[in-house]
This record gives sequence, structure tokens and C-alpha cells, in this order.
Amino acid sequence: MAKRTLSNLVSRGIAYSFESRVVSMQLFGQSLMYSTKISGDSDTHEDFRSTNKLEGSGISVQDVVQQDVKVNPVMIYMKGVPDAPRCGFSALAIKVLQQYRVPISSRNILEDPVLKEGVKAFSNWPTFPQIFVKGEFIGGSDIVLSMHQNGQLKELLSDINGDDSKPSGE
Ligand SMILES: N[C@@H](CCC(=O)N[C@@H](CS)C(=O)NCC(=O)O)C(=O)O
Ligand code: FES
Repeated sequence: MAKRTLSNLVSRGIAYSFESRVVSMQLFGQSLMYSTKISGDSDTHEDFRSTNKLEGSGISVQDVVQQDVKVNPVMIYMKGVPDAPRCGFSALAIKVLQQYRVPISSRNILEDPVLKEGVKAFSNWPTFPQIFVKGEFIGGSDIVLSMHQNGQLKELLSDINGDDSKPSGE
């Protein structure tokens, strides 16, 4: 059983241990315990449980993703939608991308567990958001933020036809 203790936190009187999906926390002698597990979706908070829309359509999810990233120069698979992200990481990625004059295409993976798993398999990346630019997988919110900060994102997006209603990224 995997059990990890963060010794630097222990030294400050705080210890976390992760066993299966149960998180126990000791805070200055007080012990709190809660479970993050939800049935049918082991990684997502219960509020965001998915419903399946792609299943039964006859289209392979890999084909859907392949087509998405081919036809949309900036494609994000996220939790929620750009106007209403359902997670801070997705909100951050959208905020970064919105600094540029580019159209942003998105799919809400919370609506479809088949799509969610298909995207993970396609990119071989375990978390969301997932951002693709010009058909290539870029990464998640950490990567897109650091590419914004170091100028790489501006360079990468520079040849994508802009939306004049958006700011330029300056
Ligand atoms: N450090 C990650 C943060 C994203 C993250 O940890 N996402 C989690 C929580 S929203 C996730 O997608 N977990 C898997 C899942 O929900 O299926 C990034 O740079 O994108
Ligand atoms: S849904 Fe909980 S951290 Fe993203």
C-alpha cells in the first residue's frame, strides 16, 4: 500500500498521508479523515460526476479528438466551459489563452466519461485541462502558464488568425 508522509509538513505539526483514496490529515494532534472516492469516476470530485453523451454514437473517441485538434488551432479539453470553468486549473488555462487574439475551441470532459478517458489516452496525459495548439499536445495549466510567462506561447500562437475583439497578449 502506498503511503507517503511529507516530512517537512510533519516538522511543522502537519502530516498528510495518502492511502488508496482516503486522505487523513493530522493537524497539531487533531485527526481529520475524508474520502475523495466516487463511484464510476475515481479522480473527479463528486459534484462534477460525468454523464455519457458519446457512447452509442458509433464514432470512435480517438477520431473525435483527432478531428478536434486538426480543425481547431487552439483546442482545450477542460472541466466546464470557457465562460464557466468548473475547476481552477481549467479556469487558469482559459484565462491565459484569453490573453491572446485567438479563437479557443473547447470540450467539456465532465459531460462525457468516454471522451474524458479517450482524451487521456490520446495525449497520454492524466489530468485536465489539456491544451492542443495546431494539432500538437502542449500540456496542462502549469505548462501553458509558464509558456505564457516565458514568451513561448505568444510565439506559438502568432500565426493563428486572430479574433479582433480580444486583447493581443501584450
Ligand atoms: N498541474 C496540473 C493541474 C491539473 C490537475 O491536477 N487536474 C486534476 C484535477 S482537476 C485532474 O484532471 N485529475 C484527473 C481527473 O479529474 O480525471 C496542470 O498543470 O494542468
Ligand atoms: S475538479 Fe477538483 S481540482 Fe479540478
